[in-house]
Amino acid sequence: MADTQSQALKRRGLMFVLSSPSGAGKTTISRMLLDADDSIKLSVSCTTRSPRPGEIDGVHYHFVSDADFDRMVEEDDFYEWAHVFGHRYGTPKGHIREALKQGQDFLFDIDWQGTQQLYQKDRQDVVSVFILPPSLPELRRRLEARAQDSADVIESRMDRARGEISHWAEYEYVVINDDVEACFRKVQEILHAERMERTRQTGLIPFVRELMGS
Ligand SMILES: Nc1ncnc2c1ncn2[C@@H]1O[C@H](COP(=O)(O)OP(=O)(O)OP(=O)(O)O)[C@@H](O)[C@H]1O
Ligand SMILES: Nc1nc2c(ncn2[C@@H]2O[C@H](COP(=O)(O)O)[C@@H](O)[C@H]2O)c(=O)[nH]1
Repeated sequence: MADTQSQALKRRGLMFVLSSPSGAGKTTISRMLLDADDSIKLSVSCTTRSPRPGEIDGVHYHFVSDADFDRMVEEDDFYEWAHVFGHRYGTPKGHIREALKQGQDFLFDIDWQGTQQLYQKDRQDVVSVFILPPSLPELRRRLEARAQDSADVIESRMDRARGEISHWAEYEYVVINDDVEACFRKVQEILHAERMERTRQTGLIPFVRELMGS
């Protein structure tokens, strides 16, 4: 049977934000979500840091120079941006606002500073999820097992982990990433439920009017 709700009713897109201390698993969960769901697109950030092995320019990040980042800031090209771990990261504006109106959902893998800026600009469109590691020793183990950062970088990310975690209560949802499959399913359930939130379903008023025969 046709699903009237998904086929006939328009809805506004949402800005689905995943944050966590570095190494807790938000990139892993983001990739699982993007693979499982064609209706959500990754907001590809700009960063001044160098690519890690396997990272592709334009897919995982837009890798830009400091001068390019400066120019984009001057030209007000960012939705939000922040200094993170000694580099700058920012969400290019692109066509996000227009696409949200058309019902496109976006996934943001950004830190707490970026989340605060999205709250200030478009609070009603943001759904925020904070991912916690099961423990700090496990967080370190994951950063080391990822084997993509130098020992110094891992140390500095561990030093900042408590500071990052201290922002957990600024998020609407909090999920502990112990088992990756279980964590992914929880995050997916949050996304599915938030898509049905009443105020996002812009087609409901005409639908209910017609349903009631007025
Ligand atoms: N539940 C889990 N159990 C064990 N390992 C995991 C789990 N979730 C993710 N990992 C692994 O931990 C490492 C860090 O994960 P990931 O790169 O997704 O973290 P991140 O939060 O995106 O970090 P960053 O902010 O630095 O990008 C990866 O090697 C990933 O495969
Ligand atoms: N405020 C923003 N934070 C961002 C953005 N893109 C990524 N990030 C965050 O930076 C750290 C480090 O990322 P890494 O890829 O170097 O490990 C992590 O917390 C990301 O979520 C952004 O556009 N804005």
